Amino acid sequence: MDGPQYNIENVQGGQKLVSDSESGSASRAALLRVETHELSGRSYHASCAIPAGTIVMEADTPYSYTIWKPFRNEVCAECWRYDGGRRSFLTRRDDEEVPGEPGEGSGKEARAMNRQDRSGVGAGLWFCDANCQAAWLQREGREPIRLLRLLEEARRQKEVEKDKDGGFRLEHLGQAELSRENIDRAWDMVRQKEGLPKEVRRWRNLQLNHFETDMARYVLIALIHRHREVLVQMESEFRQRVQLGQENTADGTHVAKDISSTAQFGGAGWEDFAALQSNELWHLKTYHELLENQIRAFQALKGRFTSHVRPAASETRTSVTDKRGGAESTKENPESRYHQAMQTGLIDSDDFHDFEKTITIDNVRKAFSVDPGNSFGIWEMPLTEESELMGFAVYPKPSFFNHHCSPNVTKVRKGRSLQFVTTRPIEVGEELCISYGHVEKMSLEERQRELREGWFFECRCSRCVAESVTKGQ
Ligand SMILES: C[S@@+](CC[C@H](N)C(=O)[O-])C[C@H]1O[C@@H](n2cnc3c(N)ncnc32)[C@H](O)[C@@H]1O
Repeated sequence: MDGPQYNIENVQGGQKLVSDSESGSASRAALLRVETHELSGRSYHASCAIPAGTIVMEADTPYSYTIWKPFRNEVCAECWRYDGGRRSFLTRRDDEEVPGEPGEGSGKEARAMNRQDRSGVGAGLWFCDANCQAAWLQREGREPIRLLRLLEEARRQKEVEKDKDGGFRLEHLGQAELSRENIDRAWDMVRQKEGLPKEVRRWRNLQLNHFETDMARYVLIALIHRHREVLVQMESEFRQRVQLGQENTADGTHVAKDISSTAQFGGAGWEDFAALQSNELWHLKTYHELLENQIRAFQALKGRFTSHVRPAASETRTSVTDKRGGAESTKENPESRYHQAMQTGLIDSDDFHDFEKTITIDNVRKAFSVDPGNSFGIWEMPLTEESELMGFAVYPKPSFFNHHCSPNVTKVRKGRSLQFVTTRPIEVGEELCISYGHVEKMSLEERQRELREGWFFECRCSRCVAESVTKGQ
């Protein structure tokens, strides 16, 4: 018999296929292969017959995600538990009560913490308990907490009219029609300013509305993950040079301390994330103001995390007149935000060497463009008609499941992991599809409209095609 042999193990609520020679996700990956079709792009097909109730894919964590602000202090940042808006089960915040790095970090860390407590700006992470907090820190490291805090400072406290803050405005394009050329033109305008330190300095003070900040958090997490890959690569190249005697180990301090040897999230790296289908044009044509939101989010990220853009001398230094000689000199102004950030280690940290280089227009635009067609809603569980939508997450591997109006695979969220389970026996070669929305009970017209407006595509699943033929459309 051709192909791998599989045993079927019973798992809770279904069955799991395990090959003789492999186990876990490796064997699951062997169940599916990607095929590309002219009208619906890439999608998963069965490599062998698969029984009903089989977990065909599992992604333990997203590549990036955001929890909307109203839910931020009601949802555990690790297991995404939500208790109808009650907060009493959330006992830990950010990295509070976690000791600093042995020997070096604790004093600095404690000072940073104190300052944060005083300013009241946290990273926006709440955890059920020390276990959830430890799991988050184990996977993400500590640096993201500092970066999220710094980004949170950009969150506008109250809605104000947009003034001359240097942020992009849709009016800068001069016309309402959004075409590919105009979107490129808008980003080109920003690209030109990006090269001017004075402009980027202005972006440091840009205030974002809640939606922009939440979207910037999604982009920031993706970029942090991207940057970790760069650091892991640097680390590996450095080790190779040490082995070849071309480098002294003492010089290796430029590589982040808290990164693990892998930068995969849910089995995916930046390449998988960036290879997802872009829906930028359709999305922005539908919601014009999103272009303004996206560019402002980029500007705030660039401004806040560009360490080489020193603030103007007047911002950090205060003039002091020497009483004896009358000569004027300057000294560091301890009240400046920049000075304080340096003191607390919030920016220019060697731990996350050159992070600003990852904040490029291309990377940020890519992250925004894959969101609309590929993200999974983070719904309150158990899922009912009343469930709250608490945020969204992008899991690159499961993103190759196409939609079907009578799906053969269902999605189950367990904490931050997603499982994909067959709902009926699947034949060799058959396409495996999920349902993107709750459209199964709708008419052909309603389903088509829902998918066009909410998901930006014309559904061509076999059910829609068959019903269209019957109706003579
Ligand atoms: C999450 S992605 C799925 C993977 C995608 N096919 C790809 O190549 O990256 C969603 C996109 O796949 C396509 N797609 C998914 N289901 C479809 C369907 N039933 N009919 C037509 N296109 C579909 C649409 O372009 C949609 O925007």
